Amino acid sequence: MSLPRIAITVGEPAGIGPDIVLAIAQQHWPAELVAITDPSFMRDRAAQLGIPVSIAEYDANRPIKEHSPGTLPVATIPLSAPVQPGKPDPTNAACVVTTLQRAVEGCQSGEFQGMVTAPVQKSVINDGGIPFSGHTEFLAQATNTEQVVMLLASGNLRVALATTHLPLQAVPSAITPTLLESVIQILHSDLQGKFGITSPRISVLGLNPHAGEGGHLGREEIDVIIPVLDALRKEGMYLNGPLPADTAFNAEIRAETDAYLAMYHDQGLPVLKFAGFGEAVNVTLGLPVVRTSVDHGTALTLAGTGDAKPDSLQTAITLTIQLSEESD
Ligand SMILES: NC(=O)c1ccc[n+]([C@@H]2O[C@H](COP(=O)([O-])OP(=O)(O)OC[C@H]3O[C@@H](n4cnc5c(N)ncnc54)[C@H](O)[C@@H]3O)[C@@H](O)[C@H]2O)c1
Ligand SMILES: N[C@H](C(=O)O)[C@H](O)COP(=O)(O)O
Repeated sequence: MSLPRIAITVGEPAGIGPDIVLAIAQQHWPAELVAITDPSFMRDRAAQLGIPVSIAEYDANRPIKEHSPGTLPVATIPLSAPVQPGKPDPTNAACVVTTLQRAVEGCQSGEFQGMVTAPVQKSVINDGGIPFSGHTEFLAQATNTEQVVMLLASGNLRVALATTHLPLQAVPSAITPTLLESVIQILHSDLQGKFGITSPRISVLGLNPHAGEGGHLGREEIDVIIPVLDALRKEGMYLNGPLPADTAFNAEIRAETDAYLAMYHDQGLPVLKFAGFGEAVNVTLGLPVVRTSVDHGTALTLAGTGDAKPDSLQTAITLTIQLSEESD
């Protein structure tokens, strides 16, 4: 197994992303970590936090070497405006997006074996004039991938989403047989390939209260979800559901579930984040590159204070290293 080189984007510069990247740079890692950011900005933040770190330009031509605690190699993407912690500036939005582009291109070219993203402030990127609904959607587009799946994991609780960053009103019509079939295929295949689960047991939530109550509280279960599950069961998949979402996370069903598929963002993620906020990981399935992220946002009020916890970033880097070895 060769040592991986992992790109880390620091996300919104006025948020906690830079702080947690500086924190993990103090640790030992069985990988080379390369931050994609502005080095002088990172030096300023490190000074503010009192973190002693040597920040130097990364050299892509040097052989990959294990991370040395107290150092941070940086692939430079200069910021356009000075940064005040807690006060995002849309002037820097294009730079933030360029860091993502740099990371994904490096993954596609083989320069990096995976990428980990610290949180961005989606609204600020849009305020900067760049339509952006999330890393997941951005990376699907950047890699020309028709369908990807967002999965968050906290230990053995895994929650995937059929739809991601959509207004609630747009969810029912987005859940088509084609989308659902494709999402379940990707989830099933990546649970096998990436998580080593030979016969994944997937519990699929209904969309409506009580999974539609036999059609009296909505018909999406009858018209879309049940036919798709029936068809995929014929291919040999173990699919439980559609289950009423309110009771699907009880201990009995959890014990029989390797991953849940929620129909929309705030159906599945509150449960996952209640169970493991701050130490869970977000992984994009179906991408041609390895990409993970933290389970939290920019936490603007904590930026520059030293109170941001790096645990979720640690989980994300650990999973990226593991997945990069599997795709070796
Ligand atoms: N991966 C990502 O890019 C990502 C993920 C989630 C949210 N976001 C974005 O972040 C922004 C803010 O979102 P939000 O306020 O809903 O959620 P948030 O996660 O930033 O904050 C929620 C609460 O958790 C605390 N918190 C978050 N991370 C923490 C950490 N590492 N250590 C200690 N406390 C922490 C915050 O202080 C706050 O009280 C939004 O623009 C959202 O879209 C980005
Ligand atoms: N849906 C994620 C969460 O709530 O944690 C978050 O918004 C990040 O999504 P992307 O990885 O697509 O940016």
